Amino acid sequence: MTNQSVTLRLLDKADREILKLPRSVKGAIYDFQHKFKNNPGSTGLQLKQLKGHEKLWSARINDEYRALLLRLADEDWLIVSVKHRKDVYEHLDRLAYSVNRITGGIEYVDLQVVEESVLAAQAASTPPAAATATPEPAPRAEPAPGQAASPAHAPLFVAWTEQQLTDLGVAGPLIPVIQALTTEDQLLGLVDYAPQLTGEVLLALYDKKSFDEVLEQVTAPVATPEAVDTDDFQAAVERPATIVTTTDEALREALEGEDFGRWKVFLHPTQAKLVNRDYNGPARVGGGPGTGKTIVALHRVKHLVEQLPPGRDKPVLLTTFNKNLAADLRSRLLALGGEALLGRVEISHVDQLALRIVREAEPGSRKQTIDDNQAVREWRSLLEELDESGWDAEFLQDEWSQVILGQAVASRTEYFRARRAGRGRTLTRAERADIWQLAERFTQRLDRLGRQTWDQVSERAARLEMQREQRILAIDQQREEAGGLDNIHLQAGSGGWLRYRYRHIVVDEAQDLRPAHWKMLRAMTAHSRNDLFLVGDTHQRIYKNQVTLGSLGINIRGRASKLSLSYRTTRQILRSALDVLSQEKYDDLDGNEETLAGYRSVLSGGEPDLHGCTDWDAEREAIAMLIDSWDDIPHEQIAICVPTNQMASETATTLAEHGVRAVEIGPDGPRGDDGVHIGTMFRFKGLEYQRMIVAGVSDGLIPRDDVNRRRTTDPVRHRREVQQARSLLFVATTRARDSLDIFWHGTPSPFLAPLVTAGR
Ligand SMILES: Nc1ncnc2c1ncn2[C@@H]1O[C@H](COP(=O)(O)OP(=O)(O)OP(=O)(O)O)[C@@H](O)[C@H]1O
Repeated sequence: MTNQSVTLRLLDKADREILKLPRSVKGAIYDFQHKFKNNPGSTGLQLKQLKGHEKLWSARINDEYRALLLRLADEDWLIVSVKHRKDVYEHLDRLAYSVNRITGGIEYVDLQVVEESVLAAQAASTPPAAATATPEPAPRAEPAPGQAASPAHAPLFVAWTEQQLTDLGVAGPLIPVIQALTTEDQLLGLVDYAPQLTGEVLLALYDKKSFDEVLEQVTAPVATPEAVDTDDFQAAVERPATIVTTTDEALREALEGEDFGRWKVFLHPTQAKLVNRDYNGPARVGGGPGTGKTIVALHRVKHLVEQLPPGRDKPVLLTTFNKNLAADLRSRLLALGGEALLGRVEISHVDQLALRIVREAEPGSRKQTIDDNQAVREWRSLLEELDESGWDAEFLQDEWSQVILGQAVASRTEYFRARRAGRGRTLTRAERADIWQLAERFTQRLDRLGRQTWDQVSERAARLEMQREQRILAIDQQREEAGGLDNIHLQAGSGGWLRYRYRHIVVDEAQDLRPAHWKMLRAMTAHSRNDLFLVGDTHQRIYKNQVTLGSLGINIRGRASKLSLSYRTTRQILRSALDVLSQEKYDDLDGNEETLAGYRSVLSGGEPDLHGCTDWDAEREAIAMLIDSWDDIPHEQIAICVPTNQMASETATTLAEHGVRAVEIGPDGPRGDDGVHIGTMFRFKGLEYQRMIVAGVSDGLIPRDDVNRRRTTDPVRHRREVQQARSLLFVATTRARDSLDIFWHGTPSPFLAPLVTAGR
């Protein structure tokens, strides 16, 4: 054996075995992999083929432990397991490895371990022989709803034939074990151990999905399009379905301890496909909360940077909705690829980017930029000054930002003709004239005060960038006409260089960007391969910015995909969160409908706890008591989400009375680390916590009473605001990793009806 270019990889799940080992053994594994790559044949490693196995070998890690490796090709090895020496040679016939016919990925199972750990719970009540007994042929193809959750001791998967399970991609060697499972605990034990797809399929069936639904939602997205040669392990290891890590760096990552960031090294096959695909234009990734959209965005950035020619510039833009999220992206990108990766990427949130563009064009201007709430207050002051009581300040702010600014309406005549789709009440010509005049006064007032809104900034930035693009295109055309075809653009008149600002743009939290942001981003990169990559979930849209990307020059048709496996939330929490959304309809950012069909989790935990209280004081006391009872949970892993700022402050005061420190989450994120995080629902975008408390979920607070009052006066706005309120609650509930507690006082919010009825 040569000592040149030996590839050593680690199969996912093997890393979990490694994590459970004592620290000293982990260190030994790290040394082992170095030695192995240097020379697998060195005597100290005692590399030997296992009896009866064509591809399986063992090698010495230290006196006690052995690595089990699949030899994929001469110099290509895959660690599939790390075992104690005494357990390796005893049951060699129980070790199984194969290439899955559906996914084309490599799967490894140790039936001895599965039966000992998974079916052990059954031993007391069921003869162990059942574990390997050939299952009875299933009487029919599909179970009636509810049948999967069988009574105690009846096999859980009796309704599906071996063929059906195989067609869904379940690992063949595990089928006899699966058909012997009788309890949920056993199933969860198996899911933890089994190859990824097997676990997902079994839980989906158990959660009462039909065969066809599982085939479509779980199996098809990871099925390989080409015919699978089940003997070709080298081809198999390259497929996304084989979840492996290769490099030193990644292996070290995987060896580094409990919370080691599996996201950096083991992508789900559906995630990996999206990260590495070559797109002939803008692409969009949707998917429910916690499905790893941000993780995909980060890996996508890394992938794009890896394709760049060497350089010191930053041709990739990674952008998101606000400062806090941008800071989080920066630290995660640093964790993923270090300074070298960060050095090629510009990370800014969209408003910051827009402000920079505007300041670049108006270097002298130092206007103060105000948010929507401040803008509404300015409208109120204007209306008071004018003694004008016929208009509502919020309505005017929306009309101005969404219709006048949103459509770049430049004159009164244009405003008379402007489309007001989705704005609710219709306006007469006289009313439009009135609003136009007020809008003019409003902008003059802002100018006079040296203020501007974020809407104005993004509109201005979009206009500037679009003009810039026009200049680039004009120069391009001149060059082409002159016969020169390089892609560097000479800025007309100035003698400087003018080119597109970025080669690739990656956007997180895409659902909340304003139309003007999209126009600006579109103009910042040429229409070319892999130009824009957007991730977002419209079910989590918590602002008013609904867009149709196609109409903004961003054509994602045929390049939209969806992630559906939650890595954050348990099945129980996910189910309750989906109940909150009810039958509400959501768009796909491009004028069509998007659903969360297939959204699922393989994590399991308790059902969310519901707590009805008599009044707000009692609710806060109950929250404080609950937190007191969690004495083993670090406080920064606990968050409380409430409907208003005042409720956030009051909750913090109550906690302080109980000796619990609270940290408020401001617009720029948590103001400190040390304490329970408290914030309004708007603040929780993109965050996650081990224990989540959503409080004040009372009728009249969620949605607010004033939203309810609009049911008859302005039904369109009412609908939109109810949807937004549902999304806020959906976002809040899906921040939970392990547990969710929902509190209310008085009557619970109508959004909780399905949970309360189901007794969840
Ligand atoms: N392949 C993976 N392996 C391990 N963990 C993962 C993987 N993908 C995502 N995660 C974890 O799942 C959690 C959610 O991921 P992420 O924040 O990317 O989801 P998201 O879809 O952007 O969520 P949201 O829409 O709620 O913002 C994170 O803790 C992340 O580290």
